Amino acid sequence: MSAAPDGDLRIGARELCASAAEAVSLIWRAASANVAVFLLATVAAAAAPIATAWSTKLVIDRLTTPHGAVGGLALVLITTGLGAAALPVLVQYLRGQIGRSAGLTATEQLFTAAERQVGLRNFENPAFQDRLRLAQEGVARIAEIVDGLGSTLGGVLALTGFIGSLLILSPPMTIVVLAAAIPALVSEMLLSRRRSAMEWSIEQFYRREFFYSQLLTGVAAATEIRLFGIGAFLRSRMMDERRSANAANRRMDLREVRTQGGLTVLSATVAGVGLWWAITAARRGALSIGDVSMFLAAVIGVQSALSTLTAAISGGQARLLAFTHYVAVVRAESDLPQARQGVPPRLRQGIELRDVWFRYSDDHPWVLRGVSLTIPSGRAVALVGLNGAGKSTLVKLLCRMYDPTRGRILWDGVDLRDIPPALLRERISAVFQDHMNYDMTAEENIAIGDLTALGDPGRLQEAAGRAGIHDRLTTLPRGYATLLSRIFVVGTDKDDPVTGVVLSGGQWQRLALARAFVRNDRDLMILDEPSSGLDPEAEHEIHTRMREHRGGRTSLLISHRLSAVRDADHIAVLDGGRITEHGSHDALLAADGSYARLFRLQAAGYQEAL
Ligand SMILES: Nc1ncnc2c1ncn2[C@@H]1O[C@H](COP(=O)(O)OP(=O)(O)OP(=O)(O)O)[C@@H](O)[C@H]1O
Repeated sequence: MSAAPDGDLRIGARELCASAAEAVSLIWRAASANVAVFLLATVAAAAAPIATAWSTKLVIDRLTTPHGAVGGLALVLITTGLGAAALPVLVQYLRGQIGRSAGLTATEQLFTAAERQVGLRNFENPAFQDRLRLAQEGVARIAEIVDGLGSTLGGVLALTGFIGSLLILSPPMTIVVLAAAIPALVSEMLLSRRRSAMEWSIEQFYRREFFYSQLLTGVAAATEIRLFGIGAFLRSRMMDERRSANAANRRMDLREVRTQGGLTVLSATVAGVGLWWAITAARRGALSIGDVSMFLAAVIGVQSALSTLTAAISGGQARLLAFTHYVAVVRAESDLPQARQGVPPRLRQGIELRDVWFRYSDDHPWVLRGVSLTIPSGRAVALVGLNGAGKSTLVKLLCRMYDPTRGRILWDGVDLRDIPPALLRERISAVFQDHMNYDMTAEENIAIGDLTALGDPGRLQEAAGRAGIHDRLTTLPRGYATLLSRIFVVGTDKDDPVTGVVLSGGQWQRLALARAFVRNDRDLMILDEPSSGLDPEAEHEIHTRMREHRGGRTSLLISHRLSAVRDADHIAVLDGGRITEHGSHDALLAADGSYARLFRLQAAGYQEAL
């Protein structure tokens, strides 16, 4: 089963069966005791109306017979009536309990499976994103699968009981009632398959709508949206997405209304004919009054059981179709091939890129075109180049977010493909150009770099001190425990109304640096534009500290500010996906190539400003 759909929206019978098996096993594992009681209660709830119908018939027959004793039967009638009323309430309660337990287990499995996608390729695939969202919906609807299973079981039992009763009274009528039900079942199942395919095809509309709604209601884009006055523009785009989804839903609803309307007329006709037959038979004396009551209960019972069963099977199929997305994600292979070896304990020789070619997919152009570069152990290498040259892409390859399309990256001679990504990443610390600002406390924001530091204020403070953010953090209302967010309330204590704090862009960048510094003893330190948001004084200070921190460590530094990289041991210039120049700062200036030109350009800018 492929995790990333290839545009074919049909789901085969095998996938559906696998989905059903997975659902049943998941529900059983999550709540086996409750499921057992649920099944018993469902059987009893299905039997109660049949017992009630038979007791009613017998009571009526005795009442119409002189001296017929009805005391015991009346008691049975009351008991079955009570059961018929009370059992569905118990079934409903158990269904809720089972649904919640199964939902919890399924959610955990789904997010564990999402984490198994150790690279970025699937996450950047729109079809996989559609799958993920539908899988979450499938998980949210797992209680309905429990419901569907209960309804199917109850429907089968009720149907068997009532058909048995009907057969005793009129075999031809039984055949007519059943024949009317078959087209209903088939057309409902076809409709549910069609709806499922439609839901998958419109998922893209919902995801885009969600994207616009997040922009319009989130804080991240609020300033730009207001300044540029694009609220109405975004809202209209969001509404267009919803309209497209609504139009597809409307077409599907109309199709369902037409089919279901026809089926309702058919079942009403069958019930009418049955009633006419029973009344005329009673007139002729062929049926007793109790028989007529039983016949009516049986026809209504069969029809209601059939419609419950039809709805349960077609609805169950629809839910299982939704659940196939969950199964596909849970069973999806990792987007990176399994590694065969472990990572060497410490980097001794260095990291070597050997003729590395990379493109994001076959439809994308080459980003790296035969890059060969060595980052020797204990040395600082800098990578410079214009926007879009491929620097951040190279960083992602070093962290094995993707594998090279061609060529190899060697860690002390071992191909990165042979190293499990989690072990490799254990050996790397990094500040990314697009680092995250987490709506968590200051200490959590730093400790994310190494969770073992979470209960160790000394380590957190040392990292913050190196990144030049310690003093600011101590002035926050709750120090390091202050929430760095305005979107959540801090605590529930009304007497202590401490709100979260928002940091400036440069302060967030220092926090990202602290996150990298707390990951202290790693083999490779990657700094991708670590100081772009800092003021000149702070940048100078940070670079001095980073130089100290880098001392003797293997590091890769990327920066557009060439003054920041000049003291690197080795500088490589990336241009159009190729290394076009490399050497020390002095050697590159002497070579008078593009590095020298860019360096002079930046230096001239500062000179002019003086
Ligand atoms: N996830 C992606 N999917 C497809 N193309 C991508 C992706 N990320 C980057 N690219 C493309 O790869 C090329 C290199 O991007 P990259 O981010 O590596 O450049 P960079 O040198 O870091 O640029 P900058 O200096 O602007 O940060 C760009 O043309 C970009 O459009």
